[in-house]
Order: sequence, then C-alpha cells, then structure tokens
Amino acid sequence: MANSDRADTAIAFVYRGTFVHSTQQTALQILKDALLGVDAQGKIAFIREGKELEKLSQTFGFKTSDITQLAQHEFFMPGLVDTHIHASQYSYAGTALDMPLLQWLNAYTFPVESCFKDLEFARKVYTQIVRRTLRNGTTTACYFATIHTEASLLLGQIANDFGQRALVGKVCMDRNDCVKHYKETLQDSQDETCRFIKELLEKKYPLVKPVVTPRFAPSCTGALLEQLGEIAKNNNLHIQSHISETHEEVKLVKELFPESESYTDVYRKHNLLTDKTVMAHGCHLSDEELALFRETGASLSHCPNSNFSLCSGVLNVRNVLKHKVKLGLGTDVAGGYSASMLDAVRRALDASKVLTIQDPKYKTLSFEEVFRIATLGGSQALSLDDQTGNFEVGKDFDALRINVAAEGGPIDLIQDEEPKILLEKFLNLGDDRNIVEVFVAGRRVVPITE
Ligand SMILES: O=c1[nH]c(=O)c2nc[nH]c2[nH]1
Ligand SMILES: [Zn+2]
Repeated sequence: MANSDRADTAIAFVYRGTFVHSTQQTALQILKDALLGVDAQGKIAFIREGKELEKLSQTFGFKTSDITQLAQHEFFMPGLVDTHIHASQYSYAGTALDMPLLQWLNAYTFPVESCFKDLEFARKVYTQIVRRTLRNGTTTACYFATIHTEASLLLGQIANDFGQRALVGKVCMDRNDCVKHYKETLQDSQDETCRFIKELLEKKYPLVKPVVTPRFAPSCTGALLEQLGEIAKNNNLHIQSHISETHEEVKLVKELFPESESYTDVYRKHNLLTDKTVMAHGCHLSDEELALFRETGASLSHCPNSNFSLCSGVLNVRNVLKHKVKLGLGTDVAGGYSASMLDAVRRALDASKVLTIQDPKYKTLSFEEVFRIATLGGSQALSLDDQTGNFEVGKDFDALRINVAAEGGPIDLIQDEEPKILLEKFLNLGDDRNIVEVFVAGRRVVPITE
C-alpha cells in the first residue's frame, strides 16, 4: 500500500472504471480501469489500478461484490466549480442582455435584487438555482445573494439541504445613486454582515460557509470597504467582489477613488486582496495589477458568457496564467445567461479563439486546459483545493458520473471511443442528461430525490 492511501476508516463504496482529472503537473490525467474507494466520511480512501483489487480489498476490508463497474462509455470526472454566480439574478437569466454593465445594473439587476426582501420569492428562486446548478454538475458554487440577511441565510440553508458545497455572500453596498432604495447605510451594512456571518457559522453546515461580499468598488464607500476588510481579517473569511469588467467601470473607479493607483490598489488598500479573495472578470487589468494579485494570492474568476453578453471585454487567460494568478471559471448568472458550467467551458474556449483570431500568435487554450480551470483551477481560486478539485487521496469525493451515450441525450456515439474523446465530446456537446450521478463529499446529491 502506498503511503498516500488511507486505510483507517471503513469504505462506503468503490467504483471501477475510467477516471479523468487534472493535477498540478498535467491538465488531463486519464486513469483507465481504476478503482476508487470512498470512506464513511466521504473522502477518497484510494485510487489505484484495477489489477490491485485483491490487495486493496484485503487492506480496506471491502467485498469485491460491493464494487460498481462503469460501462465502456462512462467515466468519472471531478465536480465543476462555479467561482462566481449571482443566485439572486436567476429569475431573469436568458433575458435583459441588451445593455452595458452599469446601465444593466440600474435597469434590471437592482430592481430584481430588491425583491429578495420577500422570503417566499427568495425561497423559490434559490431552490431553483441550487437544483439547476447541481443537476448540471456544479458541486461547488461561490454565490452572491442580495443585501438582505434573512434571504442570504436562506440560500445557505437551501444549498446545505440539497448537499451543495457553497460559499454564500450577503451583498454589501452603501452607494447607489440610481435605484435609491437598493442600498444600505454604512452602519447597517457592517452590522448585518456581522450578523450574517455569525448566524451562518452557528448553523455548522459542513459544506456551506460565508464569504465577505462588497458588490464592487463603485457601490461601496471607502469606509465600508475598510470595515469589510477588517471583518474578513478578524474572522479569517473568504472575500469576493468584481474588478475591471468594463472600461467605463474602470474610469468610474478612478473618479471615485482618485487617491488609488489602480482599481486593484483600491481593494489592496482596504485589505480586501488576500489568498482567500476571488475577484470576478479582470478583463482590463494591467500587468502591474496582475502582479499584485500574484503577490497577495488573490484569484480571478473568468466569466466569458457574461463578458460576451454585456460586451464587457475578453480576458487574456494566457497572460493571467503567465503571471501565475490563480484562475477559475464562473457562469456569472445573469450577466451570463447560462447556469451551466459546461456553457462556461465552451465560452472560455470561444473567448480564447477570439484572441487567436485577433492575433494568430495567441496560443488558443486547449479543452484540457479549460477542463483544469473549471475543476482544479476553481478549487484553487476559492482556496478549497485541500478539500476538492481532483481525485487525490484524502480529498472529498466531489464527482460527476458521466454517461456519454445516455439514452435520449445529446450525443451520438458512432463507435467505441477513447476516454479523451469521450471527455471532449461531453465538454462540447453534453448536458445534464449525460450527468447521471453527482456526488458531493461522498453523498449522492443527483438524481435529486425529493
Ligand atoms: O457581472 C456583474 N454582475 C453584477 O451583478 C455586478 N455588480 C457589480 N458588478 C457586476 N458585474
Ligand atoms: Zn458578477
């Protein structure tokens, strides 16, 4: 037995077949005829070659008849990590994509978000988004809620009930000149953020945690940003916000924070750039700003559907990777119209091809690289890679069982295909019909039973 195996707890179940995942060294590692065992705590106890079955069953004390064998056109992959999604914007996903960001916020987003004072409306929308994302393979989601504490706590409860791993943010904003009723006072924002954090932590949900959430610099005063930086530091919490999504927004931040050297400097000055920070977009960051991300360990969430839909910009992913900045993918519902991370994968490939069209020397991202960003990359961007992101022994079993030839599904297989082709077809053509089981921390959460 290798040192990395964990033989100290009982095995709950074992799968045999093809497993694909990413590691630090390789964007796509394919393990054919592998055996993966999950322990009673939902952690990966071993992942070994099929030929080691006898030895493994003795060491770990499971019966060979307990093993579930995958079919030839099936494989397991790690769960998808959505590093940026507005649960509260799901009701208008697929509409309202006809304006640039700042106008879009005023015309559509703020009026809808203000409805989350109504807990029954919140329950309806939040139940739908959690169910929809889970069915589409999002095992971890980093959510924006709204400014309402009760509704934000409800989102945490719903994610916990359905078994999704989630970071949940009560949105903070004490500046809004356009939709005047959708903002808080500095004092309320601070007090309600503390209450939200305290009450969510007291629930002791194993997979759901609070994230400090200044909406973005233009909707926060310097005083609020300062307070939120303090709160995050004192409680060792995650932080999320938006940065450098559009040129117009960058210009506005310059006007609102003239003392700062850059947009990134605004967040840095207020202690909001840490190794537990994820910032959405970053389309227009300079190399100096990317260097600040690298220095502080803060990460970016690439949201290509939103960037195209609101005509915001195209993130140069190669440049982000060159600066060794942690990077995940996000759907950014509802600036992005799809709640599926498979869509985010496809749009990320498209965005990369746009850059190649503009400059043929730009090396297009491969599907393997985008697969890594959508799984392991996302877990690193959220500083959750000690728990999820790939099939390393000791991590939680967050996984999707994919049947590429699912009956009635969107993919026709003409002949037997290699696992690499099966993955590529699934990423480009697949949908929730191909995702036959979803596991989070070893618990089967899809099919949804209730
Ligand atoms: O895509 C976005 N969606 C939002 O809700 C938002 N708020 C600030 N900046 C934003 N960008
Ligand atoms: Zn967003």
